[in-house]
Amino acid sequence: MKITIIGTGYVGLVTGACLAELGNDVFCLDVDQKKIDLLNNGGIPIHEPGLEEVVARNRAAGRIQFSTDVAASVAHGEVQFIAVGTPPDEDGSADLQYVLAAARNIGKHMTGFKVIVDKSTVPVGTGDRVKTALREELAARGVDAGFSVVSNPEFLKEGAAVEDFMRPDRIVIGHDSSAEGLQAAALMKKLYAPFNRNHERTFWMDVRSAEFTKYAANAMLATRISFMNELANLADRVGVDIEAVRHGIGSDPRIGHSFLYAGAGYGGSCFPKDVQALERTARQYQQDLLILRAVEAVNDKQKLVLGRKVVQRFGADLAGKHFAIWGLAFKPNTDDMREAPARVLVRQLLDAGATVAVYDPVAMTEAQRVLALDLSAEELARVRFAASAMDTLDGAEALVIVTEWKAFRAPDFDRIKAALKQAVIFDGRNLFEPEVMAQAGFEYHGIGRSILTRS
Ligand SMILES: NC(=O)c1ccc[n+]([C@@H]2O[C@H](COP(=O)([O-])OP(=O)(O)OC[C@H]3O[C@@H](n4cnc5c(N)ncnc54)[C@H](O)[C@@H]3O)[C@@H](O)[C@H]2O)c1
Ligand SMILES: O=c1ccn([C@@H]2O[C@H](COP(=O)(O)OP(=O)(O)O[C@H]3O[C@H](CO)[C@@H](O)[C@H](O)[C@H]3O)[C@@H](O)[C@H]2O)c(=O)[nH]1
Repeated sequence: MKITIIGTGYVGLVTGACLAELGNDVFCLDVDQKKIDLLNNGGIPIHEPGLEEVVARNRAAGRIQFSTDVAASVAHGEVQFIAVGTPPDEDGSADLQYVLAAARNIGKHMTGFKVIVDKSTVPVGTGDRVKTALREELAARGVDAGFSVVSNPEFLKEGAAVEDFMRPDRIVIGHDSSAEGLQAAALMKKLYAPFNRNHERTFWMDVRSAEFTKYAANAMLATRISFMNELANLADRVGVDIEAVRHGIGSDPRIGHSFLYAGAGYGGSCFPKDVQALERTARQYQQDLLILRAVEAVNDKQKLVLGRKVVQRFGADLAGKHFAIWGLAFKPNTDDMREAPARVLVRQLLDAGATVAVYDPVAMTEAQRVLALDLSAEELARVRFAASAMDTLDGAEALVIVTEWKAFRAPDFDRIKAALKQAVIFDGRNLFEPEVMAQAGFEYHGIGRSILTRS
């Protein structure tokens, strides 16, 4: 099938590459000339396991092309995926300017039937706005071409995007019941057939319900995390091990084990913005989503917990004190630092007067870019970008772990102890067992595990 993907970011590039891998003829459009040049020269703008190989294989086979040529992109695909960003507007609602610009571009150039697929995460009612934008552009040109707008939200996780796309646990498709809507549904069925031959994992619904399903999924996951983080903070006070509790409740199949990890707070480009956007949607309909407001507030507080633990241990004035930080990306296997808890921790420690040495296995370049935006020149001068995890440690009072990279899970504890000024570890992801750490001679501070730290 001939497919156009508008927006060549995390979602667009992964969608395009994976659909090409299945034999489709894919045209990827972006407004960012640098990104397109990089892709055309064999580069990949993001760190995503397995993606480079899939893109290279399909470029070589001529099944995927990258361009900024809007007219050619519209002419190419009978299916046009919109996968552009929907960042938070000033009031937290989703900014739809890129989605609507993409829709208008399609309307400006299309001459025959097209299926327009909203893959971006968009609020309820966006399908109608996309339809209106298309109709207006067609009317302005006096062109009578049929189309249908479908909602097909994406559920991939960064760091496992190719795997998630290739083995989806569900495919949600929202369409209407007009003749064009049914024609669009038939095309989507054909396109997704290789992922689930009997369509057992495809959920068909109306467009608005599909749009809402995406926000409901992210809001539910974010709620679980904030719930566990709040309980972990209580566990710290009442002498309970949150890890034992996690196992204890996760074994109930109604609860399940996933997404119950207390930690340094959730970050990334999705949960924070999508929780906010759903709250704003509710407000537009005069409803106050109390739970989601709490989920957001708990997460904002949780990002401060690691820094607070450091201050409690070393005092409010950290001038002259140095700390090692492992993990900067918002989660492992990505270089994405959008809303990363590490940014909050760095700010807290610098505000208290400390100096820091930071390391991440893949996000160092992104960290330099992002921290240069977050910090003043004086503050940035107190950050050392280390060459390795071990390189952060010399002269540090303590090690603070923010992201659970595999490479941090079995470090050389003797070397760590020898390099640190004091054998103190703050573990924002509960990577280690407190008893083992105590035996190894460390003062260990996890999240929600103080009973074990004290004993
Ligand atoms: N990142 C994720 O893990 C993820 C997962 C599921 C859903 N989503 C959703 O998917 C959407 C895209 O997210 P992303 O992380 O891929 O964003 P991104 O910022 O990585 O990429 C968006 C791309 O769209 C391009 N673009 C903007 N306007 C354009 C236009 N008019 N024409 C062509 N290209 C244009 C930008 O230059 C950019 O390259 C968002 O709505 C997001 O919420 C993201
Ligand atoms: O038990 C957990 C699980 C995750 N996290 C944190 O939650 C954030 C988000 O993690 P994850 O969901 O794995 O990454 P994303 O790539 O942001 O993916 C989410 O957001 C995407 C964009 O909408 C969706 O497509 C995915 O289904 C959804 O999981 C990260 O900071 C994690 O550290 C926790 O603190 N505890």
